[in-house]
Amino acid sequence: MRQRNLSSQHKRQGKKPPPKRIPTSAELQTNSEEESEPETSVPIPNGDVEHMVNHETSYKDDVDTRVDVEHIDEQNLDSLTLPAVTKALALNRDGGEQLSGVQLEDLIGMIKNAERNVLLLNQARVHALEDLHKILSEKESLQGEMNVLEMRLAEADARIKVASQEKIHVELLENQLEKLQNELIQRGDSVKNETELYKNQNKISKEDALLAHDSRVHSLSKEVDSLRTENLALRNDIQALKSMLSNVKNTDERMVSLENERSFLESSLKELESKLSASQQDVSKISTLKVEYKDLWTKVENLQLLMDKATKQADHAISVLQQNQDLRKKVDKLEESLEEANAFKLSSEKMQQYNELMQQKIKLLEERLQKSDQEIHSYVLLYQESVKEFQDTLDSLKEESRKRASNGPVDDMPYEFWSRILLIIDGWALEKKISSNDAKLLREMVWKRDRQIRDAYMACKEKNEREAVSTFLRLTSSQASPGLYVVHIAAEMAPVAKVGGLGDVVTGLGKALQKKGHLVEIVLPKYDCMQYDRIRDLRALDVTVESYFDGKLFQNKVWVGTVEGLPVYFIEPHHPNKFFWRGQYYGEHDDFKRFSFFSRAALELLLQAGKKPDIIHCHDWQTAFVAPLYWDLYAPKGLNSARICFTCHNFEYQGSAPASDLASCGLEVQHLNRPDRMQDNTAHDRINPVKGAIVFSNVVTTVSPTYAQEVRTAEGGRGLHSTLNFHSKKFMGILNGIDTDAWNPATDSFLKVQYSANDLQGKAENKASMRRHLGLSSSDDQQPLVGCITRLVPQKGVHLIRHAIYRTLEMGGQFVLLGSSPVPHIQREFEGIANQFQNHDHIRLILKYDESLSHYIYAASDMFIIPSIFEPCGLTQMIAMRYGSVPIARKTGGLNDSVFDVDDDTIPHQFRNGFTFTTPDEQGVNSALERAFNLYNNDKEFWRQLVQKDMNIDFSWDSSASQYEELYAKSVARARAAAATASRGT
Ligand SMILES: Nc1ncnc2c1ncn2[C@@H]1O[C@H](COP(=O)(O)OP(=O)(O)O)[C@@H](O)[C@H]1O
Repeated sequence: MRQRNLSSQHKRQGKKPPPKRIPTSAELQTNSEEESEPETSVPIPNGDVEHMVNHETSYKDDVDTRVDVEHIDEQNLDSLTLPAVTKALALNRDGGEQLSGVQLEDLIGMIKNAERNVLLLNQARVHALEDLHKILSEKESLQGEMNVLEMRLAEADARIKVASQEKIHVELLENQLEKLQNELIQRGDSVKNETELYKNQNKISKEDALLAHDSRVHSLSKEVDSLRTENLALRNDIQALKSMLSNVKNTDERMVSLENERSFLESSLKELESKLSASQQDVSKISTLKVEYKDLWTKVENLQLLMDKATKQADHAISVLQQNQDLRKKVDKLEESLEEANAFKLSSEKMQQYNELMQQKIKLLEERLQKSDQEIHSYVLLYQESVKEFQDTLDSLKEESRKRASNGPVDDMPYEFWSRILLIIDGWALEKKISSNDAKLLREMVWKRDRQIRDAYMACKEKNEREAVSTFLRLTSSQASPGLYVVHIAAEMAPVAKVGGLGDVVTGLGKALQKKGHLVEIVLPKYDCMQYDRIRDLRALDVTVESYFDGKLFQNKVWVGTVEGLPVYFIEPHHPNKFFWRGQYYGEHDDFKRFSFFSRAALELLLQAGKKPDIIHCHDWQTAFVAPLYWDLYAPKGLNSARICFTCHNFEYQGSAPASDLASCGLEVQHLNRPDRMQDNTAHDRINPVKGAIVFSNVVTTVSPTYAQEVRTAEGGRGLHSTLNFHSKKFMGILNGIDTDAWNPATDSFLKVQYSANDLQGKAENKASMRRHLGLSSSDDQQPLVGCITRLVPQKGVHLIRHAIYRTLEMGGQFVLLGSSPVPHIQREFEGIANQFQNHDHIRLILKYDESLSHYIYAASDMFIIPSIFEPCGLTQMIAMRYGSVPIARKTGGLNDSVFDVDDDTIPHQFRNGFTFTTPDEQGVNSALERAFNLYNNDKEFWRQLVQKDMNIDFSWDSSASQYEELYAKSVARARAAAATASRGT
């Protein structure tokens, strides 16, 4: 609305702009229409008297439309500012008691203006009447003149008619005259002839002739006389005709002059007619003027009434003014104290809120404390036990070393004893049962007559050769190993075989442990759909590993290669079902078989390769079988150096199956389908691999501390909360890191331009380039771009993602979604949305897995949305921050451990890095999204700092890997202590 715009302009520009122009009647009409609309009340800024009135909008219009009297002319009569004055009066009526000094001045000024306007209106009215009279009398005289002229015109017409008749008559007479003259001439000739004839006849007879002549003369003279009279008459006639002719000529001349006069009269008639029509228009104008005048008059009357009222109110206002001034002072004082009180109230409210928050936090912390107290207590007990064990071991070692120190090398054994051991070692070396290096180390021990090798030999007397070899080899590995030997057995590894976060963890954690000096190896299935171009030096070994399945042995081809610098073993089963030749990683009807087969084959590989890992780390349900297989089958076979660590990346997926299916991989169903082992907690005829791994592993972790708490509740544990609580001593949450080499905007080759926190120009260029690439509008480079990269499964809050797309559009942003769904109806639904926005300027949905595009989107987006219903850890929020895309996330699981709201007062400033919401519904999404947009649009500097802060957060695996390292080391130490105790006991 114009009025509102004006009002906002007014707020921006400050007080009273000078009157600029007189509005047109149309505008005045508009104003008065707008006046009838409800007006918005605006906050009252401190100490600004003008703004005391709750009708700032009206007031602005009053100021704008105040009349500049000097510029009024008669043509502008219709532009008088009646609405403005009316508004002012209305203002006075409503806000009279609040009138301030300045307003009163304005009001009096306006009233004066109005009075002058009324005066001018009256003058205008008199002028208009006078004009009207003049025009009417002028019209009458013109009408008279016209009548005279018309009469004269008729007269002239009559005369012209007579003259033309006369002219015809004259012409006739002229003809007659001519005839007569001719006749006269003829007659003269005949008289001559007759005289001649007579003379001739005279010669014949004089007497007859004289007689005849006399009578003849007589008759001729008569005839001549008659002719003379006739001639005279004719002459008279001719004279009369001549005079008539001259009369006619005169008449002709008069006619010409009359015609001139007539044409002159006609032109003046035309002129008069045009004048008449003009004056008729004038008359109609006058009549409209009259109507307008009437209008104006009624308005003026109204005005008069209003003015009367206004005068009264002004009187009242003046008296109120006095009171107001007193009140003002009081109000000022009150305001001051109110401000103080408000400040106090605000701080006490904040304090109260803060206190409540703190109390909630304290309660939460107390609960956590209680839980962690319990945990600590149990750990303390465990530690006390281990310390005791250590102490015992230490004591015995001390005792032994004391003995050794006192006794030196073992010399209570004959040389034959040592030689026999030497020969055994050499035999194994020649038979390639041990490496030459190991043989060398063992020989050295024999030369030194080492007590350990003596004990080992003594311990192996009753064992077979294979067991003896591994016992001896354990001596060498414990001597030479500088760190831990960790083998990950997993179904995914980024970037070669990645479906989600699991792949990232295996590679990221592996690389971080490698950097810390540990030996790390990975065992993966050899999928047909892997990214083979990301494997270096891939080759098949010239051996096959046999593994058991469904009562038979199957050959497995073993491939090796390096991925991201890590050594990887790929197992290719030669099984008729072509387990990993399916074109996809998961989602096959026989997944249980595929992965239980793989778990066993992986352990077989470790056993047959003679590996002695300290830790075997398995992940998720696909390789959860490793834990029971290890303890039930492989430790007894000699692969007994390791401790088992199991990480569950998502308790949603537990891989449960009918109990009988477990038998395929050689595990004993009877033995394991028990409530304290692998039996599913909700369906007792099913076994649950994840539960099995929790029970059979030495260390169990999940991917964030908050998620570790959540899954111990009935709501979050997906049926495993009781198992987890029972095994809580070995269970903990460690937040994942990200692979900061792979996810590094400064070196990322997928990006158009590399960039860093100190040089954000590159980020803007990536945004522009990606918009072009996806066909999005680039018209406004400041338009916020929201990114989302995810598997489209219910866990990720798909309905909230959909809502976020539409909400972003409503708020004027752009949205890019990269994702795909294994759930057909979700995939279909998003395909529908993708089609709806196929050529849209601001929305693009790419429904596939695309590693390179994912890098591009992280770099191009300004914000990144993760509205998960639950989220064990989540990597996308961390990757997004690394690329300067501010996360908008639901407070759950790992999101709660890594995203901290910019507005959360309970979090120290330096940790606040994004926008969060608690309730997983549309309002929750809206609130966070709107706050993000608000900040992005209105505080560019704060946003830039936030982006830089996010990019500088250390999300590397370093600290997470240290926590795993500590867990591994403790577990290994406990195992060694236990082994030492056991060996002492035997
Ligand atoms: N369609 C996709 N294209 C490329 N990468 C994807 C796609 N969907 C998910 N990702 C990647 O998968 C990982 C998701 O990890 P995470 O947030 O832990 O979720 P989850 O493991 O539950 O899928 C991230 O590295 C993300 O970039």
